[in-house]
Amino acid sequence: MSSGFSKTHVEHVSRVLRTAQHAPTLPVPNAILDSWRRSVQHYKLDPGSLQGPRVLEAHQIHEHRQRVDDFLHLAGDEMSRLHSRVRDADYCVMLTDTLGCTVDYRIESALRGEYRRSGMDVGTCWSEKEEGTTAVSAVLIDKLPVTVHKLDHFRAAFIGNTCSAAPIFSPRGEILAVLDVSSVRAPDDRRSQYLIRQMVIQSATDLENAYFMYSTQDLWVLRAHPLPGYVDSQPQCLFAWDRDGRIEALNPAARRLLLQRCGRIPAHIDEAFASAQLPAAGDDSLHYLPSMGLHVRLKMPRRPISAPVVSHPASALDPKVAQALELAVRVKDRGLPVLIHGETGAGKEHFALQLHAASKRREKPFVAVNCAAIPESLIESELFGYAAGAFTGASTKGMRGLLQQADGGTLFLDEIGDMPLPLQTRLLRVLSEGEVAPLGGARTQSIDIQVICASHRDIATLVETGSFRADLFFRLSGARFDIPPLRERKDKLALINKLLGDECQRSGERLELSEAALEMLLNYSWPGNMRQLHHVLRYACAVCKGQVIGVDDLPVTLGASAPVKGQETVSGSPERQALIDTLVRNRWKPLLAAQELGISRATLYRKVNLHGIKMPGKGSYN
Ligand SMILES: Nc1ncnc2c1ncn2[C@@H]1O[C@H](COP(=O)(O)OP(=O)(O)OP(=O)(O)O)[C@@H](O)[C@H]1O
Repeated sequence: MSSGFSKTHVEHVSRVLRTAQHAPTLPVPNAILDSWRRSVQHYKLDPGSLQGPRVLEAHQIHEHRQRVDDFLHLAGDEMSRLHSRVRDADYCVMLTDTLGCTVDYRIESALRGEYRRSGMDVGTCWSEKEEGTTAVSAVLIDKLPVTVHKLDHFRAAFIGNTCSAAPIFSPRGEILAVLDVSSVRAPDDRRSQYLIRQMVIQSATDLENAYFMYSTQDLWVLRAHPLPGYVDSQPQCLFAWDRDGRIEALNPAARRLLLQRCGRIPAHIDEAFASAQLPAAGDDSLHYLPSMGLHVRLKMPRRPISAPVVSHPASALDPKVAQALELAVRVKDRGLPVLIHGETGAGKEHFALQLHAASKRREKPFVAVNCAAIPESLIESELFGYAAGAFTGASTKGMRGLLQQADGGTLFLDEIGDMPLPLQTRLLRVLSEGEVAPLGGARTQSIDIQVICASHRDIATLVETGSFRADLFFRLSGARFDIPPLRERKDKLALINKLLGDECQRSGERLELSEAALEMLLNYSWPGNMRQLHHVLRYACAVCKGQVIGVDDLPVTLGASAPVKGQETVSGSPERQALIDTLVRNRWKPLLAAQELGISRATLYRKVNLHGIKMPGKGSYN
């Protein structure tokens, strides 16, 4: 942004503030005008300033992330889903805490540099006190969704940005986080943001509800919606109470409804539903409450089930996997590193966990690090930790890195192929010398770790192309094990039963599969592997109204594309055929197809390339 723009913006802000009282129409919404006034009068900020936002140092980002750890864990998937919908229009997704600090974000890597210069990065801080009017600061103050479009920003540094943001409330009604979608390339017309804003609001609500269900597992929960079809998948109101009937949690819509009906938030659930007949304990069928115009379903508190619905005998394991596991334990117990290879979602981390649990180090820590999921700027401090007082403002205690946390036990490095080259050098040193030096620390500490690495990519190929160090590759690959894709596993039935049992235990329900539904699951080709199976079963449990999951409770597309058992497809590869089927069904839209398969868009591209699938109008897909 040049100083010419800055001067024009100062004049614009001054003119609007000066004439606002008498102007028939305002060029900015009222809430923005109020924020501009506070920026000038309370915080004495300069609208002409071209300085970017304050950015936290790595250890501070880590501390901010730790405070919302539970929530971050849950938010990751939804952020990726939202990003997959807006990335083609050059938007990034940011999540901030209640201080306005960006604790997580998603961005196309090609845009990273340009967006970072405009302040969109992990660690950036967006309080009104420091940055004036921004979407995040406006949400934190007004507690409402907002779009802050270009010239709405108070400081000239941000007038190229367009940001839509929405609050996420905790089950107790306080703001928990802010979800934001931003771009520096948005069209000038404000109306271009209507849809984006709706998408942010929907994602924020979905996250709010997911966190609600996660944190109320030990309570009674009533899900409600005016339309019966939405009660389970997108409830409008959520009410939760303890065994004495004390209301413990409400989502914003439930809070508004009770305030409207009772004039206050009642302490007891009977008071809240005075004239309405709540379902009886244990009755989880759908009910209609005419006095409230709501369809509802009651969910019981989670309770331990004495035995899983179907047990999973060890003998049911696929012989190839069982053999690999047995061998891997022997290799690991000899102190050799293990490298696991397998398609996305095939169960590499699961295998690593089983390996650790069967090894001599089973009593020691198992620390898993996904090198692809941690932002590049954080990965170094996450792995190596930092020394006390290492940076200005660093915590006086310092922070133990994941390498130190794994001392004596096993360190699982997932997606090792994504580790940046400089960090590969540091890791190699740690593994060769058995010592780790925290960032900013003068002294090294000796550590004793066994490493298990995993990748869906062939690391040997990465070595050939120069993106992975050959010496690190040799040090990490004591022995390589391949996890077969789900479609090739012989223990599909046992796995389906095991995952269904786990899902039932989690929700306190008892469900079983009809013969036809089971047949369909067994015959499907599972391009998204175990993770996709997981998603499909979770979906089926959510939509199933009785106790038996039928074909109609499975995602529609599963039946449409399931190849017949044992039948080789035209191309010879069931995965290739399943990919084509899914793409055709989704009109060759990669985003939609990836969502249906429960895999990322990048993974879909990789698979499409791998199988040499040609996209209509695009020739070979790159
Ligand atoms: N043998 C198994 N039994 C039960 N659940 C499993 C098994 N294998 C994998 N899963 C489940 O499937 C999902 C995906 O597994 P996991 O994360 O281990 O796959 P991955 O290959 O490491 O995935 P990615 O390629 O994304 O890193 C997880 O929810 C995991 O718990």
